[in-house]
Amino acid sequence: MCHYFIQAKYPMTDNPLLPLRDKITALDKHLLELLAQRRALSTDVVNTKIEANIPVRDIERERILVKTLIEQGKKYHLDEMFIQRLYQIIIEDSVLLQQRILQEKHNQHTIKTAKIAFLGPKGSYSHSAMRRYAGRHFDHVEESGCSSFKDIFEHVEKGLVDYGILPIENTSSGSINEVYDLLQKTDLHIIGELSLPIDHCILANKHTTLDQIDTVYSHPQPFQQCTNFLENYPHWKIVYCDSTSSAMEMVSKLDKPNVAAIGNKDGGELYGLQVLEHNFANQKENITRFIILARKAIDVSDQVAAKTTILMKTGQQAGALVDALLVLRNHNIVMTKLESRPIHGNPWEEMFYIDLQGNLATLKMQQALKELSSITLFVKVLGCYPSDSIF
Ligand SMILES: C=C(O[C@@H]1C=C(C(=O)O)C=C[C@H]1O)C(=O)O
Repeated sequence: MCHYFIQAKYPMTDNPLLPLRDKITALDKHLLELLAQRRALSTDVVNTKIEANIPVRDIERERILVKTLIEQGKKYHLDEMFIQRLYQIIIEDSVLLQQRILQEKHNQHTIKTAKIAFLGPKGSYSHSAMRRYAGRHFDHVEESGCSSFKDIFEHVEKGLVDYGILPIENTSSGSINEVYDLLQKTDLHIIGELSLPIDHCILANKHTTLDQIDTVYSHPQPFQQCTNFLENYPHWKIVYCDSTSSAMEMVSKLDKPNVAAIGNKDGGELYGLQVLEHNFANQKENITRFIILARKAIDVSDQVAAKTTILMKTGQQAGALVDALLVLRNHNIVMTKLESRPIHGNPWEEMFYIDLQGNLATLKMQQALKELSSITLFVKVLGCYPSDSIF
């Protein structure tokens, strides 16, 4: 509003904000140059770490650095939380950059262009996750939108793309069972993970108001994540689509005032839709964790925090799962997730998916897996990959 007022009142050259904005623009350019210099230093740091075999992460150094900056910031009346948040992003970028460089050296390859399959078309959450992952790992990406999770698996399996990205769990709706079930049958490997904050929006055509809506389109997942909010609109007809972006595409094409889609803001812009409501998932912190699949497993450097995901089938005798978990405890291996899924064709039998903290190549992980194999019916490693949870 203010923007229009100024423009209407003053001709462009007389705008009293201009000199101040010029100064801010110049400062921001300088800030960018400093950030680029900091990044270049992170590259030097990781090269030194590679030579000296030092872990990428140094939590104590980070703690002292941020504490000192908060103290120094007080002199300039900079808010503590502001500095904390800002440096969380800066340090995360530095750590992920170092991990990428280290992993490329460790696996002796640099991938410039990667073909990645995601649940599309463009504008879906998977598309955002894919772009974020690609931005961190590759110079260029060829995007391949698929119409189902199964289609993504097949694209990677057939070699049509290098990687596939899939959602695996969400803080509001829990595990994405279809993806777990597809993992049971594949020979693909998990080579990475990525957590993406999800802000669901009600997206509608221009001039639509909330009270005009009677039909809402989206992928089943957002509906599951927003049940509390949807209870306020019991008259809405819910229509499932292949993806949030195909839902937006549909609403845009229909161009009617009674329809809306649930999806993300950027996707909405792509399809010319406006945001009527947002941030209404059951959990305030609505985060989806994605996994990245490839035909070939990767090696994770011991200088990087790693996660290992296994698939395990126990017998039906009493205490079978407890015995398996005791093996992990005895080897001091932390389990970050345990998920059970039925086995197709074998009613009442369960398959367990387990996320473990640690590198597959370590002796303790190898020994634990060997022991697990001897007391269970089946153990398969789905992948070992750098952990994405920096903070
Ligand atoms: C840059 C370094 O690597 C990591 C990143 C840090 C940073 O960006 O400030 C600090 C400590 C490390 O976790 C370092 O070790 O100094």
